[in-house]
Amino acid sequence: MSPDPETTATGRALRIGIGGPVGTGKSSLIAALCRRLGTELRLGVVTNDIYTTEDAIFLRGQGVLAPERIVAVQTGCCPHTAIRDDVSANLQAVEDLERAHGPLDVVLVESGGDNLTACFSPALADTQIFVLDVAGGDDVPRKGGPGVARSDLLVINKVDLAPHVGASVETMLRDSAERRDGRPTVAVSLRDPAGVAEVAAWALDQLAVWRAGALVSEDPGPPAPHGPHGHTHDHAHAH
Ligand SMILES: Nc1nc2c(ncn2[C@@H]2O[C@H](COP(=O)(O)OP(=O)(O)OP(=O)(O)O)[C@@H](O)[C@H]2O)c(=O)[nH]1
Repeated sequence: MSPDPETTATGRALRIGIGGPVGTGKSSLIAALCRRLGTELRLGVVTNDIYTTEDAIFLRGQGVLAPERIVAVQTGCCPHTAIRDDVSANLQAVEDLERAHGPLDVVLVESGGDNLTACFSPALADTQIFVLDVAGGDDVPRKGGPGVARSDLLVINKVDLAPHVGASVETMLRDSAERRDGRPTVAVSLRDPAGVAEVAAWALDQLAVWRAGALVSEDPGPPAPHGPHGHTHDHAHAH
């Protein structure tokens, strides 16, 4: 395969991490981005599930990308561990994808759905999107966490449901702005092409910055504490 001038400048594809709580729309966002950008960019997808490969199966079923460009990592552990603490299985999957189907422009890495503490290591993701949805409650941005505060793009999804669940998108945007120190937030419905276009434009912009060698991937850490009980504490109590 002949070398590709665009990716050889950076040596590899841009890796975009997509994280967020269960069911907020991570897989839907990946499907929508593949549909929107799949003709102009060479894309690959890595999904993470704890015990299954369901997200990869869903995405292959959507027909948004050649099925062999969608690979699954079965983490067998808390999603946070595989995208933040020991990223080796994910890095291997990304590298295998690029070796088999490269050169690629962008690899989208979907985290398993987790709580507000999960974020990507900069060793895995060059830039990261955190997805919330209005149905999870409009107080979630106020609760903060590394994804809310320091992801490169915060997506507040399912705004079409806001009137039905009594959520205030305005409140969510205001609380996000307070936490994010100028980092961008978009409130969208992935059922609306205009919403998808906003996120796609951001991704294209990140790719341009990456190709220019000017993308500084920020560590959204510190890592959330998660001991053998799923949390750490300095007091004694029975489990
Ligand atoms: N109404 C509405 N539903 C949406 C929107 N985006 C996603 N959904 C639906 O929300 C549900 C969950 O979406 P997924 O994309 O599977 O969410 P996920 O974050 O990948 O879920 P996990 O992988 O289980 O963590 C699906 O039924 C989607 O069709 C939206 O903008 N509006």
